[in-house]
Amino acid sequence: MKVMKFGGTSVGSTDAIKQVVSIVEKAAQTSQVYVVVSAVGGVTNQLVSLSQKAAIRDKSYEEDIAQLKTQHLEIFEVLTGSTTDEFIDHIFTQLTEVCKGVFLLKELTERTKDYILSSGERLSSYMVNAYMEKQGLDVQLFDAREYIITDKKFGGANVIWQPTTQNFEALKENKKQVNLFPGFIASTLDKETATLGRGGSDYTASLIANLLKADELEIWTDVNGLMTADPRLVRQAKLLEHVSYEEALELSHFGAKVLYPPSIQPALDVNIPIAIRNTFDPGGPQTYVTKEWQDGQTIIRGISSIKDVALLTLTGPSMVGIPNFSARLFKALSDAKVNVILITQASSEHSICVGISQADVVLAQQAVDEEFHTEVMLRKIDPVKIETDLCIVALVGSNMRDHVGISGKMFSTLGTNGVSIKAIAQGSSERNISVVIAQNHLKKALNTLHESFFLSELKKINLFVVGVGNVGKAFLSQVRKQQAMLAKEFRVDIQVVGIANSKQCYFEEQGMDLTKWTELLKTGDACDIDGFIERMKALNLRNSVFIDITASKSISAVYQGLLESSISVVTPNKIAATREMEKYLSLKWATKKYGSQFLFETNVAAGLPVISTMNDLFKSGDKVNSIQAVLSGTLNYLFNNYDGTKPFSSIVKDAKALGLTEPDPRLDLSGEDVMRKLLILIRESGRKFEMDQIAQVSFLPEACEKAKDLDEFYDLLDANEAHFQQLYADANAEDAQLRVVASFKNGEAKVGLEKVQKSHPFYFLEGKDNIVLFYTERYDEQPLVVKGAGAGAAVTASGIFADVLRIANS
Ligand SMILES: NC(=O)C1=CN([C@@H]2O[C@H](COP(=O)(O)OP(=O)(O)OC[C@H]3O[C@@H](n4cnc5c(N)ncnc54)[C@H](O)[C@@H]3O)[C@@H](O)[C@H]2O)C=CC1
Ligand SMILES: N[C@@H](CC=O)C(=O)O
Repeated sequence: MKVMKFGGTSVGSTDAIKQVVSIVEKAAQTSQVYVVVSAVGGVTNQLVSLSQKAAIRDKSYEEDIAQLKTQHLEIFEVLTGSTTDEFIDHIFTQLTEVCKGVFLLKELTERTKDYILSSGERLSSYMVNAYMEKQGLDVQLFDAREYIITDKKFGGANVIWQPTTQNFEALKENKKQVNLFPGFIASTLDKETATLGRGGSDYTASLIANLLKADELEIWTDVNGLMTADPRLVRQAKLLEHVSYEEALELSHFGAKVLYPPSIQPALDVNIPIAIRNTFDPGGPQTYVTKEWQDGQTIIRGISSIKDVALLTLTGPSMVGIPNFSARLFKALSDAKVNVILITQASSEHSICVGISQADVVLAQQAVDEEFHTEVMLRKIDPVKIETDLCIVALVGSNMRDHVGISGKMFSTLGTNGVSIKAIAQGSSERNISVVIAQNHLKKALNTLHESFFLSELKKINLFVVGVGNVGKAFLSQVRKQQAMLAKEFRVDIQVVGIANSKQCYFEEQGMDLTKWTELLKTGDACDIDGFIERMKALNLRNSVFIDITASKSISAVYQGLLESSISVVTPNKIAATREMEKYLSLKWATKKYGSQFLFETNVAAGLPVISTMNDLFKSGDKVNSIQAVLSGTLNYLFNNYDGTKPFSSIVKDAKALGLTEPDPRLDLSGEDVMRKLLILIRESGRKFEMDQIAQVSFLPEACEKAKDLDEFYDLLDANEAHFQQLYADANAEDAQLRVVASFKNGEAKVGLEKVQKSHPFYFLEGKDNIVLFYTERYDEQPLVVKGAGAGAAVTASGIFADVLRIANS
């Protein structure tokens, strides 16, 4: 025999009721079944509301009753074809009379309320029975009030087992194939209607399963079972196929509305397995709950959450060592009917902190203020402190207690996403580690923890890209091409959530279709960098990475704030890393303090691994003694291609068209871009250095350096063509190549044009090549050499991409 309980959504419409009946019919073919139904979805809440209205003499309760009656008659008509029904009329007449009494007396007792609420289950079970009869099922409807006997704790009455057991004994002889009970309702010894409180229908079903020794209890609802996290907040949440009762208890306590575990205790007491099943997907997967169960492998079974929490903290030196202090606090809260969800107290006993529902804040504050009024007056303790807009997130799993490092992983996962923890609690059972955090971080926290603890899932990286010019376009194209492969092979889901040019921005929380980003951006909103950051922060997505692919100073100014908000920054823009040393250090400090990353590999030689190589040398204990490098793709291209046959200016224009130059090529030609790169290398080698410590001799005629704009600059290059021809001729005469060389040795840095002979490694540099020679303590005779294309959209974009993947893999 099995017991099947159908919740409010399962009987919430005629289609749903038909589905229920077909499920029951099928089950009844192979075994006798006991069916328990809740009230039609939403009806219990409506009954609560209309009874409260009656109690405050709000006459609109009458309309609510009329509307409820219409709702039930409409369902009944579709199920049976009949537009009227005596029993339904009778229930609504009783309901109207009782509510009228409440209205007149302006009083709603728990007892009366229970009677009013019982209408919901009485109506639903009656209608389901009528339809079952019409379908020809061998069914009998029972009034649960004649079988389940309780004490007089109306609103949440306790079953009195002896008479209840006796009543059910008689049912053991019952041979009907389908036996239907309204859930939730019972009666007292003197036949007053009572209800079983929260999870009441589950309790009815569980009780029947216990008393009639059922083989199985099925709880039918509108989802397939318990999930690893709230699926409304975590898209990757998975169904849990089997959980222990303890785990179900922990998971359900924190927000999962699928099951109220105390209500299934009677079935578990006699080891009856419980299946949570979906009425609308009867053949689909389900969750089994059994008393003792462990898969022996999974450490974390689920991540549960509870919203709208407040923290109440009492602090004061006088609390130390006073034994009855906590007792008084909890008694005051209990007397005020405030439920305590979480408790933490440090061993110093200097403060105690409890989590309560935000709805109880006023009551709680009043109760605690009253209780500790004298101590606060005498300044023995501080006035109670209340923090609101919080939530609780808890890792749940029976195997946790045998594993070290779970809480460490939890805290660091949250920390690197900028989620600060306000309170922590872990029970001695170690089945649950709970943290209290700000509610606006809930979604991010759940998702990032889910990714971290359910390793087979994808890790999502959310990109926010500002600057979609030459390099930006190439970057978006590379991401688009690699997205599917990275997800499949490396379990990294890279999504571009926001993009901006200097006028507009476009956002899509789940990530945009990168085949259409240009059109999408055109449909975006007008926004500046502040607007972009505001929207990015409001989304508050986990693993957010800000990517600056502009050359803008104002964009680089936002990095500090982002890093301090635990948002990582990736950029080819060199401005931030070359500002005053103090500012550069401040960015580095922010990454350490807030767990973010600031990656700018492309600052020095586009996609070449120059900075990462330096970092590896530095971290592994090597010391860079000197650097010699050719660091400008543009200048290399110019001197590789200029032979006096075409004007120098036209080669500069070619370099710009090829995407090698800075947005303003004067930065390349003046040597400033190379100085910036050398400065970054020196700083990354662990030294404090400023731009003005680099000696630089420009190869440009002075007039060109003074050009007001780019057009004038090109004109001046043409006017000084003879100068460039002379430079070329001098080098050619010596069979040498012209290179702008950056060097650092003995604490001195310089940048300047040199004639490089064939014997030098800088002579044979093709096209836009860069080369860097590191002389270190370990590479003292032969330098460590990094060489290759050092400019261009594709290679720069791939360097940015590599930085993003470094973050994804960290
Ligand atoms: N081209 C190359 O080989 C390399 C370039 N870089 C760096 O990459 C960055 C981008 O270079 P390119 O793409 O070549 O330049 P670009 O001029 O083609 O693109 C920059 C884009 O940023 C946009 N922009 C400027 N201010 C903005 C703002 N406030 N908000 C939004 N967008 C803004 C511009 O409208 C432009 O579309 C520069 O910092 C450059 O130094 C670094 C290494 C190599
Ligand atoms: N303009 C630079 C490329 C970016 O750093 C160069 O030519 O090397």
